[in-house]
Amino acid sequence: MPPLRPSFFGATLTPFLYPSFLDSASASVARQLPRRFPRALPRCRYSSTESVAQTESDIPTSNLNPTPDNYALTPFADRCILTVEAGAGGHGCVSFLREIYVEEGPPNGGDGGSGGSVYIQAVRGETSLHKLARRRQIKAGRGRNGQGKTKGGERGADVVITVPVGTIVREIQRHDPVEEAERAEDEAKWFKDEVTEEEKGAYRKDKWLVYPGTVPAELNRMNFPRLPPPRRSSLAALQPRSPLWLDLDKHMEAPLLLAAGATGGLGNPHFITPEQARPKMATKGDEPLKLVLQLELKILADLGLVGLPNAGKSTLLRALSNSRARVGNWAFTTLQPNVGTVVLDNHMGRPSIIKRTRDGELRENFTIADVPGLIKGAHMDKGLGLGFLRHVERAAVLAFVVDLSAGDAVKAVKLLWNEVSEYESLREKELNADTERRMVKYTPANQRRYTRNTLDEPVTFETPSIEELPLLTSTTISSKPWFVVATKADLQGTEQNYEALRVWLEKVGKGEEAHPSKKKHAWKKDLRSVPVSAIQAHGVEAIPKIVMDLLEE
Ligand SMILES: Nc1nc2c(ncn2[C@@H]2O[C@H](COP(=O)(O)OP(=O)(O)OP(=O)(O)O)[C@@H](O)[C@H]2O)c(=O)[nH]1
Ligand SMILES: [Mg+2]
Repeated sequence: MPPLRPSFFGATLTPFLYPSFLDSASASVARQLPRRFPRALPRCRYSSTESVAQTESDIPTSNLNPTPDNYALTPFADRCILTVEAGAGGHGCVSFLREIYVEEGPPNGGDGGSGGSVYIQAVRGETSLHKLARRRQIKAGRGRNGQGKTKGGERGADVVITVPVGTIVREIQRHDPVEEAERAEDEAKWFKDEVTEEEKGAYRKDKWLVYPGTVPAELNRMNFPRLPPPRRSSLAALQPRSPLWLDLDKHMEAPLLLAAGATGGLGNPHFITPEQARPKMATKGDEPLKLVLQLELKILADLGLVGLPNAGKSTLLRALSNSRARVGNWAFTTLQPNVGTVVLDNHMGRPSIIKRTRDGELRENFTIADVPGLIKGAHMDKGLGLGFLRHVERAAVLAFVVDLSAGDAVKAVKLLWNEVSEYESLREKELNADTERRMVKYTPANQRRYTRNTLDEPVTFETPSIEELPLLTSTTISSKPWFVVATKADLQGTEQNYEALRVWLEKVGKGEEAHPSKKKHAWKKDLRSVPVSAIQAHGVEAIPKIVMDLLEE
């Protein structure tokens, strides 16, 4: 094959000075050349020919062959611990009617407003928990205090936490002041040999508000009524039962209540008695419910790209979506997952693929997770090891991305499967050990133990420290549908490699060759491979269709 360079490009510097000349010339030559992969690359305009792109440096810089600094880092988190606190109640008000000719007006203090509630909603379009991981604490608004002229306080502002579809919410710790107050009352009844402070009607700084200007000496003389029993807001009935365990696997039209706001305090009119017509006390607002939750993404994306470092996963993601994942010609360019969205229906004409989800909704898009490269021994936590294998576990369909120019593709797929299945076995063992441990000693997170050995001792609650919960289980990796994307098919001498891969996959499908995972019930129904040149976006259009078919499995 003569070198692709028209005679007028004789001078050494010409291609650098006039790169567009070279490009247009090479394109016109390429058009006349025969195709290499006529069946495999159906819509490739240029396929693998000696004249086209022998090295990456020959391919002009573009969105798919970006310079190493052309990328956008998208923050990502798939687990986080979040402290959620409902709003505290506003205080009741101590006030009296003041009017001309009414010397000692009746009490007219308003009640405090109830606190805001915290809701949760799983929505489409969110892919990561990083915003929540960064916030760490979410608090609803406090109710406003009551005012004179029987004006009740305003309600606190509600908060809605939006999470991606596929989030699991688990409770680590709960502090429910109402429940604790109720328990303390029960406890007091149990040890019923003395009249409690409340029954005596003593002043408690944390519970009572008194008329401004009341001096401490007066407090002893004041007749405090019995404290009203602990109250829950009517919304609390809608709260999920404790211990919280929510699987938000569908898009939610309406938010779900997590923590209802605390009730507000009572104004002084509530404490009128025949003996005391002008009570000078009101109650303070209640303390709010506080939850420590662990949020975890069960499903990271519909498709997970699994491959050795430098295989071209990020380039493939860029070719399929609008992602600007970092691409570089060195290993471990990607250090955390990038999730991109492939739009199937942009609402401009007919969608490219018409598929419905299980609930009958039309699929408008699907997500792809490009995860860091796997190396031999990743299941022993080598390279970016286990932390990353976890992401593989959370994709519904797997695409094994192999570089056709980097040696035997079959060997590469086997190596990747070996790491993935070793990880799977490891996880199974871990889970069994975890289950056994739970069988021996199981205490739900919300059941704090009461301790009171003698009557003089105050009641204490043992609150466990905040620890991460064990990782979530998912369907075994080997039972997930998978296919192979053979990339860099534009490079020279890659077609035999691809052919060998295709033949091997066929044999695996027929059962003539062992499944690379070496697991019994591994998925091998419809094993497919796609040769692509991600850098030129050739052949990639076949991928969405395959993914859509496999997602139905
Ligand atoms: N010729 C050719 N080069 C490609 C193709 N796809 C990717 N490359 C090049 O391969 C190199 C690695 O690409 P990346 O997309 O960063 O590879 P990766 O698998 O994400 O690598 P890590 O993130 O390090 O695991 C880059 O220099 C790309 O330009 C392709 O289809 N053809
Ligand atoms: Mg990458």
